[in-house]
Amino acid sequence: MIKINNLKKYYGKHRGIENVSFEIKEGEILGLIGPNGAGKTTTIRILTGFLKPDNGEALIDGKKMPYDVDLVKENIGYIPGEVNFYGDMKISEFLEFNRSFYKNIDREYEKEIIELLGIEVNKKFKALSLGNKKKVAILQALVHKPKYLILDEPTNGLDPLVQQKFYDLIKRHKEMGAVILFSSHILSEVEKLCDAFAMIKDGSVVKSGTIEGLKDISKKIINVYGLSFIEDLKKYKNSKNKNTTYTFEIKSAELKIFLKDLVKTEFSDIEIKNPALEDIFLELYK
Ligand SMILES: Nc1ncnc2c1ncn2[C@@H]1O[C@H](COP(=O)(O)OP(=O)(O)OP(=O)(O)O)[C@@H](O)[C@H]1O
Repeated sequence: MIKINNLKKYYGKHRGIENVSFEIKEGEILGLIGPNGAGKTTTIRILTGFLKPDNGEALIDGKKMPYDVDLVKENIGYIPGEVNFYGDMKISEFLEFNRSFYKNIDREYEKEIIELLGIEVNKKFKALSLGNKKKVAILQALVHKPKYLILDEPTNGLDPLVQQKFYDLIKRHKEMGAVILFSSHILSEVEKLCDAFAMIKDGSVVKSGTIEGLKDISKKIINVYGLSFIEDLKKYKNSKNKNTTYTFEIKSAELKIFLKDLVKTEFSDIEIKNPALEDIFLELYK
């Protein structure tokens, strides 16, 4: 289990985090959501043993971080927000180096991830693109099948196809019983993947709960073109842009029922957008 209680950290006079609390159980993925500068990375740096908090505690398997990091680090897989390995090392050399840190790395699993993500093992790290560097970080974090996965904006830089493969890998680790912290500023991916969420704003957790609760807060912006407007659509918040173009604002939890109502009538095209997290925060706290 991961347990964070009233965690606080200042960088000199600058606020890192003010008051962060949440917990994650076995087989659970928690999405830590917040806009830039909210305090996600600061929380994660304490949890991974790199920073000391000013107040509160961060526990992994009952061990106090960062002080007891040596007792749990073999069981942690970590994807940092900014990936930086030794630039002149070939990926194949890096993997050999990585194997020396962990007992019993499953070579079959290593091979499987390399093939699944299309990792170019004969290239030097510095020659890889941002997305390809991220793939190496994913491999390094997952290959020893750790009990605790701490992922700091892991999909940043990945193309949609690789993102999907990554989600599938994470789901497999969840099924193995892993405890997973997934930080993101993209609400839709948290909705897709996570069981629970904690929303962090200006250094404090302002909302948390199950993913169903998040779907009640989040919404989709839907443009419908060439629409013959009918009575059944009146109940949804909408505005008319041109003669037959309408924009609807639908709670994520109501998306299916809205689409059922929509197909009762005629339209020529549809576009579903996820509003930026900042816009949702603005609306929640205006
Ligand atoms: N080394 C540092 N020195 C001073 N202030 C810092 C330092 N690192 C982070 N901060 C500040 O702490 C606050 C939280 O930053 P943090 O990186 O934890 O946020 P984040 O939610 O991870 O943001 P992002 O999504 O942009 O990575 C910000 O106001 C940031 O400016």
